[in-house]
Amino acid sequence: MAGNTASTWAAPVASGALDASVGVPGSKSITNRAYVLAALSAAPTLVRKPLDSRDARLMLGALTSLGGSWEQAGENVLVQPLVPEGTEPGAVALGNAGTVARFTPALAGLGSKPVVFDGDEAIRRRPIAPLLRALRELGVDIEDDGRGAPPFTVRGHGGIGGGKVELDSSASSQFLSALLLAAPSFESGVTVRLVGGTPPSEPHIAMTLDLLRRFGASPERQGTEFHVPGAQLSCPDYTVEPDLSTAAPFVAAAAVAGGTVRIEGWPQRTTQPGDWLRSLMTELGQGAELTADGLKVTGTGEIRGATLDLHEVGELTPVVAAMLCFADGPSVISGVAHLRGHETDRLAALATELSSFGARVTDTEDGLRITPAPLHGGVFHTYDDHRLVMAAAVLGLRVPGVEVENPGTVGKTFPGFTETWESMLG
Ligand SMILES: O=C(O)C1=C[C@@H](OP(=O)(O)O)[C@@H](O)[C@H](O)C1
Ligand SMILES: C=C(OP(=O)(O)O)C(=O)O
Repeated sequence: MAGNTASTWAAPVASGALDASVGVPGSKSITNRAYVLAALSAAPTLVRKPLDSRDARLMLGALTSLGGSWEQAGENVLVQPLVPEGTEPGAVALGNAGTVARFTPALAGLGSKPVVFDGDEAIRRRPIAPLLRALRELGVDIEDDGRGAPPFTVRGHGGIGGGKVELDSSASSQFLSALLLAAPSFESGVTVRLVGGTPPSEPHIAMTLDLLRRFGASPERQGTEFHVPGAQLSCPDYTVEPDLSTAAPFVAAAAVAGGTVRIEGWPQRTTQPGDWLRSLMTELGQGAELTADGLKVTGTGEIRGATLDLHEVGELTPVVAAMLCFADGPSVISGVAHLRGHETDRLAALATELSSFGARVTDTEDGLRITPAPLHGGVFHTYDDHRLVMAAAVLGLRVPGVEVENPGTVGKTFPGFTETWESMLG
């Protein structure tokens, strides 16, 4: 897992219109769902083309701590079924991976030992209490210090009853995905009734249902009620799609620098939120053509200002915000209050950083107001957030002197990002 270990990275300026083909690594969200479902399966699963990054390794590490095992097979990973063993205490390292923090506690509830969950400072501030509450109601024994956040300990009693539960998943769709992914292994499956506001990131919920079906489960959804019966899972061979959210800065690059960028292997059909970038490009006045080989994005050099509700595609916000700093007029982004509980408070970070380069950017209760203005160089602080490194790279395409702090943090989802970015620019 190579990566940029320098303390800063000088984001390169595009010297002219782009003409590049880019391959991006596997989807974090699909990889980590496939690993969880593979571990819960009755037989081994060959996960093809998975992501290899900090978050993916944390997930494999978590499964190992919970009694799973896996082996690298070329660019693929063979995952063995989980065999929860023993009563000796264990530990799961969360890093700052939302998918690991939310998807694995239920798996510890299936075992018979106490497992401590903890990670980076940042994960201790990210929301998880509604999920822990729901798991307790389903029969999982969880001890915490009363804050409803890591560190916490799951004391497995050899299985989870499951059944009906209410869940407020408005702070993160991952709470709902966590219950649904583990539910086939609950004695009575699960019926989740959503309460509170609409969960963000709807495509990630659809992705959870899709992967459950691919592994042989039969999830059902009626509006805000979800049902997953207990089931024996199996999927001998599963191929991970390229990560379309990781592709976002490369798509944005065509719009910002002009020219053509082709993203290899863009799926014809997908549940990934990044697929929305195709319609965004059209809305912003760019060309986006899905071919048999991938997505061809043709930039016009002129970006239209836009009013965008990003509730369903929140993880794209940093890159979209950076791109809109080059628009021909003001833009408003809304529907993403939950980004304050992501890797960092992304709304505050984007307002501070983009403003420090000269753009007029303010954070609202649930989004950003962006008024383009002449930009200048400076240090882009990245708050240990991979997507802020990607946003900074987009800004640097047309602004000389953008120094990106701690570029290696992009290794959460794309360890080779800066190298791929530089080769796109030729
Ligand atoms: O389920 C997933 O894989 C994800 C869901 C989303 O989380 P939120 O619903 O918390 O935004 C997304 O932002 C995150 O990057 C990945
Ligand atoms: C919110 C994100 O990550 P996580 O999986 O840690 O929630 C993200 O990748 O933008």
